[in-house]
Amino acid sequence: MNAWSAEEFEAQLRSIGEKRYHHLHPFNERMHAGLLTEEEFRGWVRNRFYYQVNLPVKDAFILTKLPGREDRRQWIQRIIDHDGRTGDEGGIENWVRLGEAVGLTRRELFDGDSVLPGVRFAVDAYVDFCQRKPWLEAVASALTELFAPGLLSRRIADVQQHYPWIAPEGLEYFRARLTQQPKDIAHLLDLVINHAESREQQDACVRALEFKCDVLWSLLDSVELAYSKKP
Ligand SMILES: O=C(O)c1cc(C(=O)O)c2c(n1)C(=O)C(=O)c1cc(C(=O)O)[nH]c1-2
Repeated sequence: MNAWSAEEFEAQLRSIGEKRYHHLHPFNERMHAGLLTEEEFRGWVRNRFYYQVNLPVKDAFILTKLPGREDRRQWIQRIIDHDGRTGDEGGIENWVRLGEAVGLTRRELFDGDSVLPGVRFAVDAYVDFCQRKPWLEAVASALTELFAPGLLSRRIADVQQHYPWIAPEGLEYFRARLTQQPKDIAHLLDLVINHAESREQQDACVRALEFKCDVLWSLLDSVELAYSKKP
């Protein structure tokens, strides 16, 4: 089979988000409609924290495989964005602020034992994928970030509107990501579109992105099952 053109390949990748990204998950839709209880919101924040702390870990695995120095220099910034530096504490610390704003302690957030089994399973599968797969597929799996900015801006507005018990400082994580994400997205697209030359490689990238959508979807399935009371 012939390789897709760059435009067609990008369109194929983007179409996955319209069908499978976690903005469509019922738990996420209830969050935006203002229907989550405090317990459900806390459950989401606590379990998503396990995803957050693992982002720099999977990015470190990918870093070891990137072939070029210039790409490694850019990729390192992703790890710093989450792990932070002295004086600029980074995304994980911002997520701790969100946790505190919803009534969780730092200790509860870092207590790995309280993570739901399904969340651990999904996030560990993502880290394992990035460790095992060729760098192109591991990078492609991060392309869910393409679909995040629209969701993040909606989340900031809707959480402020519907959950006044959450202090606005708690949402700093999402505001910071909106500034950081455009450069991440440009780099991801550059790496994937320009290096997937054959149709086989392009198909593998599409499958990697589908897999990652499943990771995010499963995370919300688990949170919903554990925290949402059935009528
Ligand atoms: O809040 C969200 O909905 C959301 C989703 C995603 C994503 O699509 O994986 C990421 C983020 N946020 C995010 O903040 C972030 O730093 C991030 C990194 C990655 C990744 O896979 O490398 N995804 C995401």
